[in-house]
Amino acid sequence: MNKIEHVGIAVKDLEASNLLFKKLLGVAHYKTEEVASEGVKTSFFKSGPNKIELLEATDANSPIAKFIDKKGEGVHHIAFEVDDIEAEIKRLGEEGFIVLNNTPKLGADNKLVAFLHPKSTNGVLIELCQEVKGTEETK
Ligand SMILES: CC[C@H](C(=O)O)C(=O)SCCNC(=O)CCNC(=O)[C@H](O)C(C)(C)COP(=O)(O)OP(=O)(O)OC[C@H]1O[C@@H](n2cnc3c(N)ncnc32)[C@H](O)[C@@H]1OP(=O)(O)O
Ligand SMILES: [Co+2]
Repeated sequence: MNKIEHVGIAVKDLEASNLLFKKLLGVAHYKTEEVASEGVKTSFFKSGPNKIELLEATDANSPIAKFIDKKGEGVHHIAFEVDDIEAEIKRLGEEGFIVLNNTPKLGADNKLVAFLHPKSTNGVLIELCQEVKGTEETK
């Protein structure tokens, strides 16, 4: 685990939250991206070396929709940058963490991603992110 790659925040209205976080951070989002496989549309902000990911559900079965129904808007996950996501999945599984997808999937912002169930991580949904080789967009 190299560093926190981004903090994911579940929001009901991405456009409204883009304006709110632009006021908060003093900088506009640098991209928006829909990830249909996750039923989300996202926007990304850079704040110094850190990144914030805002997520709005695009369908009722989205993890974000379920999260907001249950807990309201708020911090949804913490993502860590890893160099080798397959090795980390293997290591964390062997350490007893519940890996939600043993095969990395394509996430937003040019990343391969995997998730650890919050019940195995003191209640915090953890995302692993590995840069898709050959893309430098978000260094
Ligand atoms: C990939 C694009 C983008 C990127 O960065 O690239 C993203 O970050 S996409 C983010 C959205 N996708 C995901 O979150 C995928 C992983 N999440 C899941 O598979 C589910 O959300 C899961 C398994 C964590 C929970 O799904 P489930 O259907 O089991 O929902 P429940 O409401 O029944 O939850 C069970 C239990 O877990 C607690 N929970 C749920 N979500 C979270 C959370 N984000 N943080 C902490 N805890 C969470 C929920 O409260 C339930 O606890 P309980 O004590 O049983 O009430
Ligand atoms: Co994320």
